Amino acid sequence: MKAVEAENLTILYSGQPALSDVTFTLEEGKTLLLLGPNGAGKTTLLKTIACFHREYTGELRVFERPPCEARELIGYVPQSQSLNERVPLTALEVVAMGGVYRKGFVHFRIPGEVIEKAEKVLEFVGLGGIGDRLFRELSGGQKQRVLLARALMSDPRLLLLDEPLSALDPSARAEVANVLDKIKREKGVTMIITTHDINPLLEIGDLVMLINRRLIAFGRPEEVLTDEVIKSVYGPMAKVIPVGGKVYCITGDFHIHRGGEKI
Ligand SMILES: Nc1ncnc2c1ncn2[C@@H]1O[C@H](COP(=O)(O)OP(=O)(O)OP(=O)(O)O)[C@@H](O)[C@H]1O
Repeated sequence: MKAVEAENLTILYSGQPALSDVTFTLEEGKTLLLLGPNGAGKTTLLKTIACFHREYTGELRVFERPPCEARELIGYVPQSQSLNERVPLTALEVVAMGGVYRKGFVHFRIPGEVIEKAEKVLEFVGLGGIGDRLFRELSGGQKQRVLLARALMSDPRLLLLDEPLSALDPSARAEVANVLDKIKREKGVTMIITTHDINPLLEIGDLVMLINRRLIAFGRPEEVLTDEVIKSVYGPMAKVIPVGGKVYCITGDFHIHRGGEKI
């Protein structure tokens, strides 16, 4: 089944296009890495697919229906977390919130079956032992995994992740990338992941989309990640470096760290 299908999609804010004329298809079970410089329209595209933003022209279908009719199939992990850290929630409570909201509960007592599921999902993201710890006291990588667990509580078929690796150190990036890989392999969830640093995610990306207010390239990583394409968006300093059968991208938006060295 097609998880997402866009045809001549133009997304606007108050009549002004933010992203123009995008056409692509993402089959269910595939992972798409969404790349582009600041202000390219990455978050805008994710929000429109998730039905948080509705001003667009052209066609957009999610699981073969309009995005707003597919909301229960979508999990969204936003970029800068709006979670109020002054509220002393435990990791388990944060995860359980993903099940409570979806079921439409209006009170704060979390049902036992939701807690049980939250414990299992925390285990799945490799954080089985930390349910009782306060969310705000966790490391950046642990927080991100808790937020992934929260999104998994509703068993989404499509997971939209906005910069899940940002502000993490290299080892935390690798941990989060491993969990994303596990979600893909064991749950078969379709994912769209925006990132400035594509390198830790290249192993799990089936497809790469490069945008800059319009579609620049879409295809398999080896098709999109070429010197020519990357330079056309990020300028002459950007490059693609082949290393042992893989590629590393330097786009100038970030530095790549390997073994403590800055490349
Ligand atoms: N609510 C809004 N109202 C008006 N314009 C907006 C709104 N949100 C985003 N934009 C504009 O749309 C364009 C795309 O922004 P968007 O946040 O989608 O880019 P992005 O690729 O996610 O950037 P970044 O990597 O910096 O997060 C920008 O020009 C931005 O100023």
